[in-house]
Amino acid sequence: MSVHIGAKENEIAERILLPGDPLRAKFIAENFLEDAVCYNEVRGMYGFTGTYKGQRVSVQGTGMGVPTISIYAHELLESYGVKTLVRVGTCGAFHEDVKVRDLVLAMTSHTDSAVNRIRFNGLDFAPAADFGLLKSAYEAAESAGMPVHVGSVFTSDTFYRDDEGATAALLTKYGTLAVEMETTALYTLAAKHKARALSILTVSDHLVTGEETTAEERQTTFRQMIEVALDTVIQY
Ligand SMILES: O=P(O)(O)O[C@H]1O[C@H](CO)[C@@H](O)[C@H]1O
Ligand SMILES: O=c1cc[nH]c(=O)[nH]1
Repeated sequence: MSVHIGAKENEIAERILLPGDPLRAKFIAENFLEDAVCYNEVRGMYGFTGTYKGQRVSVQGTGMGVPTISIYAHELLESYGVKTLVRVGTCGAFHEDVKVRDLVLAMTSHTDSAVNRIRFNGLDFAPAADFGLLKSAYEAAESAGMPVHVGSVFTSDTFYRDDEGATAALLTKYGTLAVEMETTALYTLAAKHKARALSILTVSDHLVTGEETTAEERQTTFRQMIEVALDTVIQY
């Protein structure tokens, strides 16, 4: 057991999917994994281990934001020896080429979180995706016929901003694709532990055009993203 995860040693697979929403973890376990067993209910942050195409895979909710994903990623890496971590999340699109329901693969992430400045004594660390995972996910998305974009995202500590789109406009000018709230922490902690990480995100809304998805559309795209993530993770 670790502080926030109630699993015993060996109950968590070396490969894991990480949705922000714990109920999404339950949905993935019930709909995509075989013989899934729940290993964590601490704080309602569900975690399950099962198999996908014969390979052992876990899925763990992380909560929203850098502090909460940092806790779960740290404990998974440090206490359970997890080696391959794939975030399956949602994001808000910035870039005009990115549409709602498209897939975004985060090659790197900018952030307004101070965690890495604190960690690196003021230096600006550049968190990066694992190239193998990124390549495999891109190929899986293309072969599934999904619109997919690869580039930088913005990991923000703030969901509700007061700047009337100024940050989004500036980051878009510099090619940023979308905003979400966890990738910087995931990539940094994976680097620290010599593990692989990737964030695969579906676009839930467009922050410039105001376009949104219906619940039904979100569900379909979400299913496709999970298949891409699982087909990617079992290769490692
Ligand atoms: O859908 P998830 O994985 O939670 O990701 C996005 O959604 C949450 C905000 O609604 C943040 O966690 C953001 O990163
Ligand atoms: O606008 C959005 C949508 C999803 N996730 C975010 O962090 N922001």
